[in-house]
Amino acid sequence: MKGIMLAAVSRFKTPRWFSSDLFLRCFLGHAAMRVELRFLAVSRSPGSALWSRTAAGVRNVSTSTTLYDNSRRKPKKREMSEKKLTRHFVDHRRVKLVAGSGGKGVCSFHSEPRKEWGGPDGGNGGDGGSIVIKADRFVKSLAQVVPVYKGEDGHSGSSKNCYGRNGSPTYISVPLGTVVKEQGKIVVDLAEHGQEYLAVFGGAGGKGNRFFLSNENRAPMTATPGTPGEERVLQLELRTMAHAGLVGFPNAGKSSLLRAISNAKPAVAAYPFTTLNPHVGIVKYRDHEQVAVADIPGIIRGAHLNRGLGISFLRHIERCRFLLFVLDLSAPEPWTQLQHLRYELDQYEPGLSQRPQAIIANKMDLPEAKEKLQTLKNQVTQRVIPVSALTGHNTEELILHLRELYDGYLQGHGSGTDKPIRW
Ligand SMILES: Nc1nc2c(ncn2[C@@H]2O[C@H](COP(=O)(O)OP(=O)(O)OP(=O)(O)O)[C@@H](O)[C@H]2O)c(=O)[nH]1
Ligand SMILES: [Mg+2]
Repeated sequence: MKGIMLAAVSRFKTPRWFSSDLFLRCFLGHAAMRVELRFLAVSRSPGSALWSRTAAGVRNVSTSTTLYDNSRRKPKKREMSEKKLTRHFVDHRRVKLVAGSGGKGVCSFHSEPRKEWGGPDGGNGGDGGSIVIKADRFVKSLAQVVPVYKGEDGHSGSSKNCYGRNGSPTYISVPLGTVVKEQGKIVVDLAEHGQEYLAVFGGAGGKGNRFFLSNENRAPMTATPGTPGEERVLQLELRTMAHAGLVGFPNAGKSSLLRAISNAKPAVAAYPFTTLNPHVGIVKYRDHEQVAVADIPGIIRGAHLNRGLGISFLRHIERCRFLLFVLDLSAPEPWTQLQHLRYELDQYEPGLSQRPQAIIANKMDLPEAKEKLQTLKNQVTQRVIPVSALTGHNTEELILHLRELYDGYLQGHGSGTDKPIRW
């Protein structure tokens, strides 16, 4: 050991070793590189036991250079858990909007040497800033919307006929598919990128005394204050916009199915109400057409009476152009699930369950599923697509049928303005 250490020291002093170290430092481009001398010494003696370790590539050299860091693959962003997502995903907000007040008009008189009667020169105040709600496709939830917005006030006028500056408008960015309501009534539906709704007008600026100059009154002393801005309380509601919505009881396998047919990765677990927020996945076709499919949290009997996760998620279904009813074939009577789902949808909005639809019989890999499928087919008139989200069996038929529904929808409404967004 002593010999090895001595060898290391003697090697350390040789100019050849020194120059190679310099080269290494230059190559990595940073001075913060630590080379463990002792190991280097050992690895350099060919007879040592550690030689083979070095040759195998396990190098006890610790580096901390920017170059090295950049060359390493950055770790993938971790998926957000459903619980965290619920905290971040906000789909309704109540906001109070107060537009900016108008600036004050000013009372002043022109003052200049040898100009005794300069006359009134008080300028008007600027208008208050309005508040505009704007749809932005880069915004994904209403989480950043705060409860109260106050517009910028207009600036006061000043002497020499100077008008005050108008308050700048305040923009509230909301996701596409935000519905603005006032006292329960829909005011506007912001469905397109860049669509704006001027929610509250700013107050008008006050008048300066110059405004009141007339032949009857050559020296008006009147100047008015600006009017206060408009005030409104609005509800913002986000409705997921997708072409197809997966509707089913908890645990039916909706999230598993979305995972199987699209790029989305919603959480899957063997307990009800795993999904707490809608997830949207994209099904891509060879001709570059994309169909957005939304996984909607499970619905139970009495959802319209706010049971389970309540009606808050039924509104997301409202925005889907066609429905995919997912039935759990491990349930004793899967066809009753269909009746209950339809009933809940109709209770929320009459006729909602009549949208173009497909019935998906999930969990076909289970042994008793085949018999139940036959009974289900006898009970319903619509097409039933048997699949297994777990094994991926027959998902192609579902993907093809989805495209048929989508093409049918485009033929009917393609040119309309209510086209779902391209995700
Ligand atoms: N055997 C079998 N199990 C499945 C299949 N699809 C889903 N499952 C299982 O069913 C359970 C529920 O699946 P999820 O996809 O979370 O169901 P969900 O409908 O999204 O449930 P909620 O989010 O609670 O509404 C999980 O344990 C899945 O592994 C299938 O095709 N076959
Ligand atoms: Mg789920």
